[in-house]
Amino acid sequence: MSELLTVAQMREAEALAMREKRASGRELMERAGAGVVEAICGHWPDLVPGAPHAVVLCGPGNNGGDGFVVARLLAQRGWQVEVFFMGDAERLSADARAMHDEWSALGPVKHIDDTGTGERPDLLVDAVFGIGLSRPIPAEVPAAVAAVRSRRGGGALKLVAVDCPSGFDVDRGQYLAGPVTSAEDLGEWMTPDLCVTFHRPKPGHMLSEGAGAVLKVVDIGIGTPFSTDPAALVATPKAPDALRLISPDTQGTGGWYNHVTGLRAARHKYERGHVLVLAGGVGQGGAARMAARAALRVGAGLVSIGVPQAAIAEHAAQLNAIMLRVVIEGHDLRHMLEDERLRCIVLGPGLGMRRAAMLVPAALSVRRACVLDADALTAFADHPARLFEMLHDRAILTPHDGEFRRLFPDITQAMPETGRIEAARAAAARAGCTVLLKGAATVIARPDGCASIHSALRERAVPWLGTAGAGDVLAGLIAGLLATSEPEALDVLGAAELGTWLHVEAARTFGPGLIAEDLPEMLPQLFRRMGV
Ligand SMILES: NC(=O)C1=CN([C@@H]2O[C@H](COP(=O)(O)OP(=O)(O)OC[C@H]3O[C@@H](n4cnc5c(N)ncnc54)[C@H](OP(=O)(O)O)[C@@H]3O)[C@@H](O)[C@H]2O)[C@H](O)CC1
Ligand SMILES: [K+]
Repeated sequence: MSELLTVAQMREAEALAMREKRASGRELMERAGAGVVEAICGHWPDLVPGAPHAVVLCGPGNNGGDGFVVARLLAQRGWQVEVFFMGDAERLSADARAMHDEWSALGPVKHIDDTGTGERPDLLVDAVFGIGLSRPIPAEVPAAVAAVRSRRGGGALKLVAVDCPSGFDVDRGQYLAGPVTSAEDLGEWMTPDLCVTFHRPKPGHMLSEGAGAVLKVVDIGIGTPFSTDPAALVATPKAPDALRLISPDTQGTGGWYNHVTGLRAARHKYERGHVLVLAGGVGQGGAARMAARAALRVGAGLVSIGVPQAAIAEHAAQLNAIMLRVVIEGHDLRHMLEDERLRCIVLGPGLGMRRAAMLVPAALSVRRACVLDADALTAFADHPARLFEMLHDRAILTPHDGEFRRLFPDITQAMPETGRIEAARAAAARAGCTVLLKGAATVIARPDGCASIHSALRERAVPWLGTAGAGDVLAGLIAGLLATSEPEALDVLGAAELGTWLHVEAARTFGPGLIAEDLPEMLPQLFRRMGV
């Protein structure tokens, strides 16, 4: 399965596994600790032969329990290990106490305030707080990490977080700033080199690199192991309130593409769908042309650009397979949409406010797949409710943060509290259509709460995708994928997930130096690699 679990869902999964006697709490803790040690030794193989020195910070809960397991297993592998404990052994859970006692048979449990003295450490394991964090962390924790770091002298101290960095809210993907004045300060001392979590990633792991530069998910035997296989994504039901991760391995994604588009069965271009991209006035046509080219490349059978009469020459000089239609007023568009072979409409890229205000109502007057981006969103910033009352469930909004803020000011204001995922869900519920909130961690949400995250972080980071026109191309990719579906088989979320992934994968394939026009041109080689 490729779904993410919130803290509450993780606790349910653990409790169910224990209720069904698939594992005891102690076995889960032992497996968790063993998984952390495997990940450490796998991540730093050259550390192991030299009897490295590890400092393990254990907290008052079961995260601390995991830490005691890690300490024992590292010591049994010949590491020098020091354990510092913040808590009261008498108040530990039975499982954590048992692990505390097993470690105690090998070495002392020191107080976390004493971390300033000792040998030069190679690695620090943060097992102070995990998913049980309920409030900002006490000052002793950052102080302890700083003290251990100061013992290091030169060279970087390797930081490992058990389940998540202490102080990090794994549902929202942000630090709970506490004694340290800002998340930046927290992030500075605790952006781990390696974070090892269990059973499933949590949303925060995929929303922010603050959770760790490298993320490992360890199976501890409480259910179907986490998988980034594309077939797992296809198999994961789009249930209300489900949270899906769209960061599959490229290998085997051809099946995913064919599942979303059904193009293997398409016989002629009309079966592959016709996309209409509405363009702005003279000299404003580039964005629409990029969206149109992306739609055609990704799989649509036909693509037309709807332009004002005066802009015909500008477009005609630059287009071949993409057709041109004159669309002046809303009634021109309504007339065109009587042709049901026009399966998807794109409004926004370079459209201009005036044309957007005029054409969006016409486009939404029929329940046709529709991608609204850029000007089609900003044109309604002063009266979002007017847009929401026209929207339907075959539309998708693709705002970046600024456009999102203009359409959903109150939801944006609440975002530090609710987190990005709940914000996107609230927006989708209000708009009555799918909302794709763009970012390095793009969140896509449906009105029923089903949501997906595409995490272009860590090894999937593509900073060079921040280039003019990239958003226009994304709108075209999603539109092209939507057009390949028969209206009654439309899966807006599924098309948006694949479009988002292709957008980043094309950028990863091209690499630095990318400009938006390059993106559609990367698709053929990407499709070959995917096995489309
Ligand atoms: N069988 C299992 O459940 C497994 C759990 N795993 C590991 O366990 C943690 C979750 O353990 P939990 O005990 O629920 O929570 P934590 O260890 O993260 O810490 C919570 C304890 O710390 C106290 N707390 C919380 N916030 C603060 C704070 N800011 N300052 C001080 N103390 C704090 C809290 O006390 P309360 O006062 O809030 O009640 C708890 O005592 C999970 O992350 C895994 O690492 C295993 O890995 C798998 C099996
Ligand atoms: K931790």
